Amino acid sequence: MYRCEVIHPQSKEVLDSGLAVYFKGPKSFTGEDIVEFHVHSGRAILNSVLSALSTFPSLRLAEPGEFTRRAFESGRLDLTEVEGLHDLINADTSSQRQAALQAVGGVLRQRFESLRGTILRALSFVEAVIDFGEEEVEDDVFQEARVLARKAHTEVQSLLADYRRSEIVRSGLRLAIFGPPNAGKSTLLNFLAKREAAIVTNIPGTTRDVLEVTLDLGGLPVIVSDTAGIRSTEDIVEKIGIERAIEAIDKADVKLCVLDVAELDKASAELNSMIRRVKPFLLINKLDSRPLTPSQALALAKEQHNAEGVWAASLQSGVGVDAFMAELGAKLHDTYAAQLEHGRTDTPLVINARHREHLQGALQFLDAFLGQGLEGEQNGSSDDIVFAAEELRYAAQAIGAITGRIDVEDILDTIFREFCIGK
Ligand SMILES: Nc1nc2c(ncn2[C@@H]2O[C@H](COP(=O)(O)OP(=O)(O)OP(=O)(O)O)[C@@H](O)[C@H]2O)c(=O)[nH]1
Ligand SMILES: [Mg+2]
Repeated sequence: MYRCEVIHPQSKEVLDSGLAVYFKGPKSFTGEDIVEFHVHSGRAILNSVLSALSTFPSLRLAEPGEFTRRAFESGRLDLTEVEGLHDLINADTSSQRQAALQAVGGVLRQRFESLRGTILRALSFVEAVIDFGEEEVEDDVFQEARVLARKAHTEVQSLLADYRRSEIVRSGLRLAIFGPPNAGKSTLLNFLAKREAAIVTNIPGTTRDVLEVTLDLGGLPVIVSDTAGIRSTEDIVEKIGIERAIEAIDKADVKLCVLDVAELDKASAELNSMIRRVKPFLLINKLDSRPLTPSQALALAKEQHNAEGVWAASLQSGVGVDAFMAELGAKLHDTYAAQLEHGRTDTPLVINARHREHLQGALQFLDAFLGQGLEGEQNGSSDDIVFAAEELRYAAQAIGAITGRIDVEDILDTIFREFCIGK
């Protein structure tokens, strides 16, 4: 890094005093030789330095994502690392940042490359038979190939199972707020969102549609849905709203039922059966409206519904709200951790929709290979062997497309276009 003055090449005017960094290829970000200028950020300085640079005929501004594309093309990054970098730049929460850092560090790349290696080894066994004839190779060569293909098959399945975990890291947990009309569900959503996201009135049945807001709750990305109050109704619009509410509740990772302390014993049959079915956390609201202490309200609620987490508060006066928020945060963290574990102890991988598509493709080809029944190979014709090899080749190609080692021209543009200029 050099301390230097930036001088206009023609007028020799001093434009700024700054720093220049020389990154020698191939160990630079793009793999090429790179010089980086660190100048002061005033608009006049930037304009004059850029216009000075543009007097060199070979220099131009970079396209969006061009640096990253060059890094990919020189083999410095593979596609999973490129995507990780994009996720890192756009990470909103600390969990997203951690997961993206993993991808940038090449964790996904290693997993996919070793998977592809397994398939290619299986393929090489099958090709040995094609090249040398059955007589020339050991008897158990096909058996070997099948063992490897089955191992790859298991690995693909476990990566696909990671997709839901990844979705949680990428987009967040789903929290559904539901309950009877007028209990304060939308008031709660607005409180969590710290803005008037939902309409609140004292008319029961105000919320009709599902309203989703993505929030950062205690460092976790959480998609909170406010739903229509559940009751029996003849109103067509409200009915549809209630159906949508039920869908949102079923989809949610965390379900929270808001009840009005004054109406604890008046819940509709529909709502009661919903509470029994989904076993939600309960928030007893409007504590200010009844002369009950929080512990009396809790006792009453537990008498009515046997729920695991119950809080009593007044969203209006603020009584009990801090405790509710702290404990809800802890429950969210628990659920998040449980979802991520998913019976596993390794760190979650960020599998995105593009990876999933190729993994599903690979799974089909591996299925086709394993379904060919070449075990007692003697019966199989040499055509069968050639077809079997093809299935493995396609499977390897599908995995290769994830890291971008082959056949990916058409998807490159989409990925790099999402980058901002200068990265
Ligand atoms: N007294 C009192 N009123 C509250 C409290 N929280 C909310 N409310 C009022 O209760 C009424 C209903 O609140 P909403 O948030 O619209 O209720 P909702 O559950 O979304 O109702 P629907 O959308 O109709 O299902 C509004 O007039 C709120 O101001 C509270 O803690 N105490
Ligand atoms: Mg509402």
